[in-house]
Amino acid sequence: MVFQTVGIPIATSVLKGYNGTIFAYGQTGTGKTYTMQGPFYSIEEYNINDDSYSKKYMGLIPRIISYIFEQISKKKEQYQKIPPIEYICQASYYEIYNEQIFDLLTDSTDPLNIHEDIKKGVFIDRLTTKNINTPEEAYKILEIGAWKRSTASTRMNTQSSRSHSVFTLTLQNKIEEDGITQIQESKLNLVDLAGSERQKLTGTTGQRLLEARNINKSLSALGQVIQSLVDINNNKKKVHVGYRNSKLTFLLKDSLGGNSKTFLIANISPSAFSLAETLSTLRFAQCAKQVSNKAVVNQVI
Ligand SMILES: Nc1ncnc2c1ncn2[C@@H]1O[C@H](COP(=O)(O)OP(=O)(O)OP(=O)(O)O)[C@@H](O)[C@H]1O
Repeated sequence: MVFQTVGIPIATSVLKGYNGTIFAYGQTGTGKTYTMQGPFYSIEEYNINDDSYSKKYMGLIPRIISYIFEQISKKKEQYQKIPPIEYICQASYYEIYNEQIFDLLTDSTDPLNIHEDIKKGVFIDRLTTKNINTPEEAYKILEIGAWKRSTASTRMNTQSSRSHSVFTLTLQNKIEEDGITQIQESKLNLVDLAGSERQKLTGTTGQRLLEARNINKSLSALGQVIQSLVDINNNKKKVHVGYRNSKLTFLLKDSLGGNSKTFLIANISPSAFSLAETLSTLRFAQCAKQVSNKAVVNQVI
């Protein structure tokens, strides 16, 4: 259902050359990782050869990957000429923990820096980018990243994700027709946010206090950016948008009011005990719904 309403439209847009973003937002334990990634972490457990079992439990990210590759092979069949249509697909996976960026695809634990450049926009220096030719290669990348993320969280002695993770798929397609080469490039950011509940600062010390402050800081920055964009929409007035107030909003600037088709999935708990958090998540989603982005096809040539 989520794949039909969110996954297919965004994958279709990305194939047409638009940038796309999906955010999973909500309280800890409401199924953000389950929605984005699925319940399984290992490629063996995905059991990709057994359709009936694996497809049922796949999260949005593997489903979108599989759909994009299916559509690419259909497109390739349509073009009979040689050289017909060429696709280059790349993936990267990182997390933002304590306002620092960590590559989920290397063994290194050094934080990475963000740079901004007129041509490339905002980017992460030295972030690993892997070429992917098959969905299985992409699942493997997802598995490596998820494993690194989960071992970091076990080391911190917590079941919940205290970080935001971003899986980015970059798709470049080159079509040669009548001597004219057209290149389109699009980027899809699939974002699993840290739990949105207000982190308690009282009685918390050391590393946990730092984490709590940083989760509060980045999610507040996200809320403020969204509120500023809504104010701009409603009042048609120039308001300063604080993209630089957190790494999350700075890196995903384009996904928020910029050149991207963006979905926000609000994950909520069915429990009455979580009523206050559920209301807060729904209010956040209602506010985010009022933001309008300006997505355009990214024609390189
Ligand atoms: N729709 C679902 N069906 C079955 N199990 C689910 C479903 N959604 C979530 N779960 C289970 O609930 C638990 C919490 O889910 P998950 O880790 O995805 O939450 P989360 O929102 O990402 O939490 P956190 O913010 O702490 O990382 C997991 O064990 C997951 O497998």
